[in-house]
Amino acid sequence: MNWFSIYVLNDEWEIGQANGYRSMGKLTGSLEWKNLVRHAEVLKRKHLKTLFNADTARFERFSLTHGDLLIDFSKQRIDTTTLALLRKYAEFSQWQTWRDRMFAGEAINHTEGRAVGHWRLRAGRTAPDDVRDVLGRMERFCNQVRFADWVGFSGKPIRHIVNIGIGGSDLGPRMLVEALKAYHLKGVRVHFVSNLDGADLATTLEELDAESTLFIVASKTFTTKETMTNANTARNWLLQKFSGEEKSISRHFVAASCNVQQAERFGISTENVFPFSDWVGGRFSVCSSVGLSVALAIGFERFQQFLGGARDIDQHFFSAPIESNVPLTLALLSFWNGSFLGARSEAVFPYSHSLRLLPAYLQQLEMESNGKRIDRDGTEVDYLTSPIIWGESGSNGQHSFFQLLHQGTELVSSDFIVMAEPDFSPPGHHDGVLANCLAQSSALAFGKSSTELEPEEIQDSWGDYRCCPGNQPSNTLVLPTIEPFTLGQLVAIYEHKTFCLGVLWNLNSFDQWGVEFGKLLADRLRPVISGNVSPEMYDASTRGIVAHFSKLKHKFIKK
Ligand SMILES: O=P(O)(O)OC[C@H]1O[C@](O)(CO)[C@@H](O)[C@@H]1O
Repeated sequence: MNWFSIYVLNDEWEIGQANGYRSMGKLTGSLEWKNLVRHAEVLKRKHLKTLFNADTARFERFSLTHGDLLIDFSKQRIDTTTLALLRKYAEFSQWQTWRDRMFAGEAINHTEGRAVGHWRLRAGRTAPDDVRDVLGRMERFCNQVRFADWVGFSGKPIRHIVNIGIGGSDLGPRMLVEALKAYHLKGVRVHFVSNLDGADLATTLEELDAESTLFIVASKTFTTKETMTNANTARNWLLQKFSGEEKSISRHFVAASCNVQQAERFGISTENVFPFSDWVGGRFSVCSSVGLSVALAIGFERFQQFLGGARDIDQHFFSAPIESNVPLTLALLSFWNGSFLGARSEAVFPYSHSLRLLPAYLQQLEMESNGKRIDRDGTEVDYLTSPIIWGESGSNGQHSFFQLLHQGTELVSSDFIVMAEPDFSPPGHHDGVLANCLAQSSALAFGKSSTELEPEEIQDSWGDYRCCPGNQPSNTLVLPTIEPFTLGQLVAIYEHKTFCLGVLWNLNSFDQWGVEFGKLLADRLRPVISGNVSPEMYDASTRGIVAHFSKLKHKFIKK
């Protein structure tokens, strides 16, 4: 049997799945889980409208504050018993022990034998020496670029920064650079290139002048195909502009990576590599040197404020009791919606244009972490794990997919994220943003029954079409405004929420073997696509598509 049949066409494996060989696991068989199942049957029959009518203190009971942050979860389909049962389950899952093990530096990423230390990156004075050393180097570097002490090979100041990376080496810094536009330093523009499709790099390079461009190759491993292909093409582009002068590389390329040797092999000198340790997971790496593009965009001082916000939440997460612990509470609500109420997806709606890339960032953070089926004990789970995370900025989403939320058949829990004060303030916009955000979460929660139709709405016979069932749960997170500190808080809240969810589902949130499998297949298929290896060992679909590619290629060449 070759590798292909093992991975793709193993019939026995398929039959095993179909027959449902999974036994009732230690989680679903527990009293704590069963109590939640029973309780969910009661809550499924209750409408949010009823829950609100029955309890005038619902907002006070089901909201948390942390500093200026407000987390309102009163529009979740819960009551006090739900929270009590969820907290009992959290204790059963030993969330505190796992949290303490993470903070003690234990190798809780057991399949890779690694500790989980992204929180150390923002530990301030108590951070490890190597972390503080790299931060010090980043600070010097940012100031050199900013004040033109660092110049390009021909002596021109740096005006364009291009972050080349993908996944965690792209989504976090890209989201933050976009979100913090109000804080960008004058005179420098930051670009992001991630896609293997050459259109991404080519269209970015079109805008740039090599003499004033600095590339950051951001890659934990420094082996990721997309990143290395883009970095090599950018390197060739630069060399062409400098007539093949290799010395130009060290003035125009720096790296953020764990793999210093590989970066050196690429031509980046050691002093231009900003390293981090392998206990930082890719999707948890925005507080490492992977955030260099952010620091260059907003200045190092503000980058420190961002780290300070994340540190503030680390301290809260580490010390707050179960009742007031924000990341744990968000995780418990997500766990409740997915595992007990049957919500298969969770939407994120930042009512902020600047934060529009947050859903994409959270998609990787949550789905790559908890999109798993084998638990920490090596057993296949008998419950649903990570929901599908998706979203879009409000109010844009209202005019595309919100219809499905209001009147469709899917149960979806949403996170509305909104700022009390705007980051940009042309008059007459922000009150509308706040009103829309609140209107949507209310409409989703309470809906509109036939008795609530306006008189003019019952004139015709379309009343049923106008009714909205409501009962769609949501959280609303209110931030004072978009600034580095609050974004640091937001990032850390979701990081720890993700970690807690992994604990509740008994998963290791820090590996990603599924993604590795996809990479392996792509590598093996490459020579087939180039025509150097026959596709004969592949399935009929792959063979058929490869044949069609080559037919079209020839047609295109003929033209
Ligand atoms: O930073 P690297 O090593 O280039 O990896 C990029 C991304 O690839 C993954 O390994 C898989 O998508 C992510 O976890 C990671 O963020």
